[in-house]
Amino acid sequence: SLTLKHGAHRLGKRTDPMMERWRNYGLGQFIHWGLYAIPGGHWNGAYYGGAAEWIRAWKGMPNEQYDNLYKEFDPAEFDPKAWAEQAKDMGAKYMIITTKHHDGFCLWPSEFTDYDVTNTPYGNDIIGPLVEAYDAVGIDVYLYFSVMDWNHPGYRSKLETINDKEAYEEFKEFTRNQLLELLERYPTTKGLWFDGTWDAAWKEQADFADNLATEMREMIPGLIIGSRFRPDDYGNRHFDSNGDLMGDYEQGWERKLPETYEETKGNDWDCVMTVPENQWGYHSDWRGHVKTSYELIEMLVKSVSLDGNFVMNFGPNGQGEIRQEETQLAKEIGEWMDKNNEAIYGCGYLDWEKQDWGYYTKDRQTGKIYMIVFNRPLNGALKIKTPDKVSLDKVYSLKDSSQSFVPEEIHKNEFFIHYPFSEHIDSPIVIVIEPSSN
Ligand SMILES: C[C@@H]1N[C@@H](C#Cc2ccccc2)[C@H](O)[C@@H]1O
Repeated sequence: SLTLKHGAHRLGKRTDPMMERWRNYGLGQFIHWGLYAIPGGHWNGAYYGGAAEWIRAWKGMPNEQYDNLYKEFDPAEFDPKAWAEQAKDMGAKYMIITTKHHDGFCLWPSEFTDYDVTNTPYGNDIIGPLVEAYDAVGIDVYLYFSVMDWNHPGYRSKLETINDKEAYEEFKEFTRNQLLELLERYPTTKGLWFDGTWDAAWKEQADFADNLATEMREMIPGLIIGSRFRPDDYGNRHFDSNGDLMGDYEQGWERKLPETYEETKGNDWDCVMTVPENQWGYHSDWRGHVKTSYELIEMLVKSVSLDGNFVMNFGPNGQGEIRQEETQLAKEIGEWMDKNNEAIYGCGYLDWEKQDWGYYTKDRQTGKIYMIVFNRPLNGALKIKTPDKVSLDKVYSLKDSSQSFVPEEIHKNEFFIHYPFSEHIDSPIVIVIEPSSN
């Protein structure tokens, strides 16, 4: 293997309490909010078909007009407590908020730029009240930060000239200043979710990024930083040039999910997911497929069954309102979580053979196993294949523990659970198995 100065500094999972807490979240909420919510995917009467938070990059949006949107930022309906309550009711255990997206607009009062909320009609800090409101309901807050910053004069996507290099040094200092400022202002934050680190210029900053990560972890011991922040000595992110994970968990699952445990390489990971195909910021006209709560619950369950967390995105509008579609989804997901979160929180991967009816999760502390059934077999027979020396002594419905099932052994270590699907069920059912080793 290569000798790397700035590769992975740890092999295997972090085992400290803050990471254990992260690993057991199950469900998170992403919030993309910023100036892009004002145009909401339209400009000068034209529809923008790209991701709403990237509208500045669209030829239909003159940069200067976008950069002046801050003069209209005045979200009269912004209600951080209501957002936090809604997330609580949905069952989210952590929330990731965009402090600064690629456009460089800061939702907090930054000493290091004028391009922030203080210079808008609204005038007040957004991040602080959100951190306070979410902390108050027991939802951990993580700060999304885009290294790529289209507003800063020193930002470069690549370093070609001496001038580029000089300008980028100022940009690096600015980036460090803003990150330390965020941790200083919001010391209860549990981690940082970095984005916009794919540029060639950033990939040359292995030493700077490594030192900055160390400095941030010294400011908040236990701080959780994913694999999307640092480049290694050769510019590789997520996995270093020896194939080892950099950072505390893998951040590669953006709008996609692993199919198998092998794909996760046994690492911690999160999947961040949009409700439409590809809209993070508010777009007033969602087109194409919009995911149902059933689909989002399946993605959540699939993530937990493969030892990951699932983070559903919300894109509040320019007035600071959560849109009706997201409110409805939060309600439906919350109703399912109210009844079934025992199969999610503190649960993870079970190494039993995957079956067509759905997913297994396993409670990491109690060892209880959960069968989360999405695809009902027409004959009601749910197949289970157990490893050798594992028998199924106690099997019952999570909804009603008095509804128990006697597994029918059809082969060695192979059983049917006959579930009475006669009653109309419109949401995934959960069966609990308390296995014993004989
Ligand atoms: C978490 C998500 N990452 C951001 C992106 C992106 C992107 C999309 C296409 C090509 C390069 C980068 C999205 O704007 C959103 O913030």
